[in-house]
Amino acid sequence: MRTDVIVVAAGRGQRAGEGLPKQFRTIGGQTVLRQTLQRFAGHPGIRHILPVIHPDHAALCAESMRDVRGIKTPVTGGETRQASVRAGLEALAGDPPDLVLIHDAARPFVSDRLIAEAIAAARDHGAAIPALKLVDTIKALGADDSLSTGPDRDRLRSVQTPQAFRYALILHAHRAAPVDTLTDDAAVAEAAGHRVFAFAGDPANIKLTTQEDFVTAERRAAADLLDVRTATGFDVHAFGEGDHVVLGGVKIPFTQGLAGHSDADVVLHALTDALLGTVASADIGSHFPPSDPQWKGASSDRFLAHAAALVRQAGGLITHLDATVICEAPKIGPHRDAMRQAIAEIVEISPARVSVKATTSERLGFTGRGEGIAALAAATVRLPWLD
Ligand SMILES: Nc1ccn([C@@H]2O[C@H](COP(=O)(O)OP(=O)(O)OP(=O)(O)O)[C@@H](O)[C@H]2O)c(=O)n1
Ligand SMILES: C[C@](O)(CO)[C@H](O)COP(=O)(O)O
Repeated sequence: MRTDVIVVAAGRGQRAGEGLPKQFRTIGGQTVLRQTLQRFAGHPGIRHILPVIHPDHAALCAESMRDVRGIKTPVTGGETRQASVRAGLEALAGDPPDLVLIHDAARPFVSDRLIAEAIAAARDHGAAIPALKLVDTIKALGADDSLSTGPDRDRLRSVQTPQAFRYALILHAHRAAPVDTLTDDAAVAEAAGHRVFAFAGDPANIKLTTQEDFVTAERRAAADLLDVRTATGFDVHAFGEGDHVVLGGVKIPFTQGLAGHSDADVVLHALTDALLGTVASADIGSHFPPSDPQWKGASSDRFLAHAAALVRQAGGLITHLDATVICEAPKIGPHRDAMRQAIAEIVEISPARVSVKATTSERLGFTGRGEGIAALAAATVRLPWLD
């Protein structure tokens, strides 16, 4: 069944305190919204992901959506969560899904298990939400601030998102809602006369609401991105005709050029292979075959940017890139910082995370004889542990 997810991200996050709305704050080096979107993008049961945002945050949202699979153009939300969900539902009407999940951007720890159960429960029941048993004794607060014994906790549940529905059911329920201040979509479905069923929630699927939640989330995000991978790359190009070489994205005047199908930037090629290695995605030749005329003379920025995008699509963070250039000439030192800057811009990380080194081979071998330039590279990334 076609299943789309609406991620509501149009709130102001006032309870979380100063600064950016909470969905655009970072935890573990990535925005909360991006982490939430990635959770759904990585799930095979999801067709499209529709973010609902405040128009002031279009640029922030674009940044968080970059390279996320299956994303639709965001729509503008409303004054309340309910109004934002309604805007999302209406936006899906042109190409309606069979099922829709509705999820808070502020819940970045939603698991594959929860997404799968939400889809199955919506298919089976039409309206279903994740619910947790309460672990504490519940008391009711009186007008004079005294406490009295509250309702039987065995009959109570705290509920989460993703809340899951047949699309037509929840769209009509939202259209018929008597008020627009209901705090979840189960309440909207209930108001329209539907029975809403529960499936097991997940205590780890917290909604980031207060500053304390961010402290917990930071610890959790660090633990989630624990698949640290390093991979290497190597490339060689022979000298040929020309008056410059391109190394690390920088044009360096020289007495010869480098021969190759593209611009023969050995440094970017070695870095591309290193990044592809971290996500086990073959090598530069498989992605950009030298036999393909479209890559003739191509700037190698494109190859490296593509590899970086594949890492991001896998939910990864590029934490370090290291390249060593092996040649007798030209001198690399004077261009080192420009190369670091160029590489950082292509991969979209800080130059502080990019290292460029150079060595000669003591006049030994093909580099020593001045026949060409070689480059070695290593890339380190942090990925979610998915096995
Ligand atoms: N008008 C609104 C209000 C809330 N939300 C979204 O609904 C989710 C759950 O709401 P909540 O945690 O209450 O977020 P905020 O309204 O942003 O927080 P606060 O009440 O602290 O301002 C969040 O992902 C939030 O961005 C929304 O899309 N549109
Ligand atoms: C939808 C929800 O996340 C379920 O727990 C919640 O109701 C929305 O957050 P709010 O803080 O109650 O607005």
